Amino acid sequence: MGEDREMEFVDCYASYRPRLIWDPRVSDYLSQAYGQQHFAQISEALTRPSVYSCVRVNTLQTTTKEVIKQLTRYVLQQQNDNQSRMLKQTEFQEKSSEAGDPHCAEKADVTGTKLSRIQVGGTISAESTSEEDEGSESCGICFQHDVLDNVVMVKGKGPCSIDYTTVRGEGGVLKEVVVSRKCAEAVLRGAHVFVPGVLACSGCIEKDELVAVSVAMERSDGEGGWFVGVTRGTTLSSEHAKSQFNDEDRSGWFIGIGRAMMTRATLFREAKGVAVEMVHRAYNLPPFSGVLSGDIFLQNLPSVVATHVLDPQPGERILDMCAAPGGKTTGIATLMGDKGEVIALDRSHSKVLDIVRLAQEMKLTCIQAIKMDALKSVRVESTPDRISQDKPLGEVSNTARLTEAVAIDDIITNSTSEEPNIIEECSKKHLREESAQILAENVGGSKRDEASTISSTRPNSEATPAKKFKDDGAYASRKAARKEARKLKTELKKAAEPETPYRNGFAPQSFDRVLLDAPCSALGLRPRLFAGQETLDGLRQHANYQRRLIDQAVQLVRPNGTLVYSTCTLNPGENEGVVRYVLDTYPFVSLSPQHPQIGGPGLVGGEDVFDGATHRPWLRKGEEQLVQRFDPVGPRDTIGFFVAKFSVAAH
Ligand SMILES: C[S@@+](CC[C@H](N)C(=O)[O-])C[C@H]1O[C@@H](n2cnc3c(N)ncnc32)[C@H](O)[C@@H]1O
Repeated sequence: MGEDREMEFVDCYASYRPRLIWDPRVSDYLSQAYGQQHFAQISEALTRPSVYSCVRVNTLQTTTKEVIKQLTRYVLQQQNDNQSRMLKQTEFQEKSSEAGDPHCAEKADVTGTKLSRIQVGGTISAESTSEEDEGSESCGICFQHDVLDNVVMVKGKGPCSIDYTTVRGEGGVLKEVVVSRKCAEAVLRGAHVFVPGVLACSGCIEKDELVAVSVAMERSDGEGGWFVGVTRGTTLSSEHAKSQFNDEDRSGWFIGIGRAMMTRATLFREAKGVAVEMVHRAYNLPPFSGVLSGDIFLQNLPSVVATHVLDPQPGERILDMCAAPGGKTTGIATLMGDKGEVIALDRSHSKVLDIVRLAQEMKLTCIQAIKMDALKSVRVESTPDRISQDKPLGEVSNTARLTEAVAIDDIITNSTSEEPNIIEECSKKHLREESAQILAENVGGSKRDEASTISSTRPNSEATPAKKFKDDGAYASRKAARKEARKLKTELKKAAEPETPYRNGFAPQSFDRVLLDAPCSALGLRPRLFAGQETLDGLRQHANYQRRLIDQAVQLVRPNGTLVYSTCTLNPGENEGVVRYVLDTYPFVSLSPQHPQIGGPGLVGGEDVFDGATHRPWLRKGEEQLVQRFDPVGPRDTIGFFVAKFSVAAH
């Protein structure tokens, strides 16, 4: 019986073989645009991460050579750490087997002999995993990009075929953890599994035990919608799980093996933390979070190319219309030597704060991040550029203090039940004082009144509703503390926001260069495990939105200035379709050659929309070489991306 199960299990779960699901009409449309075979290759490539991580160097703080040196050391360290994890695991299995678990004995044997036999790129690698060998393999793992000298490429491994027989439990049944799609996509990029990403797991999982990690994928509800069906906390042997999963559906959706960092019970009780530390991954890429902070920025290669294509010069005035989280903004500022003015817009307040944080981390001072709807970025009335001259935007002290206050609030919001004191202390002492101070010191007269309102909500104040606090002034409940914290956070955000400059937008023709890295359907992003949610209607809506954004962008470029338009989608309607729209609508705008030219040509032709009633054209013959398209199937192994560069003549 056990033998049979094992065979079945090895057949079903031997490798990562995901199938990307599309809305059928979108699939037809893209098949027509790219050709059936090419689209099938694109679909396959999208499910994998690139094996290259691309790191942009902050050349104002360090050098490419130094980054290569540091990253090589880091990658080696990562490999050693992985090896230690494997050893630790082997020891754990051995201990379990000594304790008399026959299945663990089998596992220990398998683990001990097979962990180094991971298939790499389809061939069995050498058994040797000695430090020396790992070291020599690492030489050349980090290297300078062949065209862009401010870019370091770090080569990972994949696809790796993983031997899941090491994670069998009693009776040959797989010990496993099922994670959400978003979590799986992060794991494929090098992350561990964090608690919120876990949806289901086997009935009995102990700390330190090896588990297979798979993804709970969307499935059709038969009425044009999609559902996952697995709720957090599901036990895999339960009736609910059996009705949601069947082995055939899940074949190919296993993304690696990890070590459980907590028992099953703890895993579903906790709100945060690492749930499973990945030991083997279908794609082995080093994580970069927190590595060489401020000196490097992990960025997709085409995004770096887009900032180079913009060709920003020191002293110029540049607008980045849809800027958060600020990858391209900071790239632009760095290319300008931090000299000039880079105005970065985003419509989301919290995302604007992300830009500010990134600029501070990279020590860039020429960036002004502003919360603004780019659809309203052209000034309509003859109002002055700045509303408030005495309160310049991005006043560091103000922003830094807001960041601090928001961080305190985040501690409160994210703290676990074991940390009630943190909640109370933070809420009572810091957050309240911080809020009152920010309000009182940093904002104008009308907001001072708000400051006193907040101060007057102190626990001991007479105005305080009795039930919110205990007699000693502490919050009566966790819920009350959180509610208060959220309220304060909103008020703090509003109050610490500087007087909005450019409230009425920017004067027409007031920028040397404009970058519109437009919000899009993001169909080029990798790894992508599901694409069913994107409909033809949705794609058209994105294109319409981009047309409205680019209408604004064209008006903001000075005569003989430059406009760069980019997206991370494969949808020609959002790429070539928008370029056609610009060329046909604005006779003074023309396509410019790009440098560097790393991607391939654009698509000539068009699409029939609204069931053939309207034809939306793309590029005309001769124009295709003036844009660049990054193809996930191409030799550069990048995300799908599109860049067009326009020159705006006097008009
Ligand atoms: C593709 S992302 C930009 C990525 C960014 N350029 C980078 O490289 O880091 C698009 C951004 O546009 C923002 N956005 C969407 N609509 C907007 C609008 N009307 N005005 C300003 N920002 C907008 C979104 O909040 C999102 O952060």
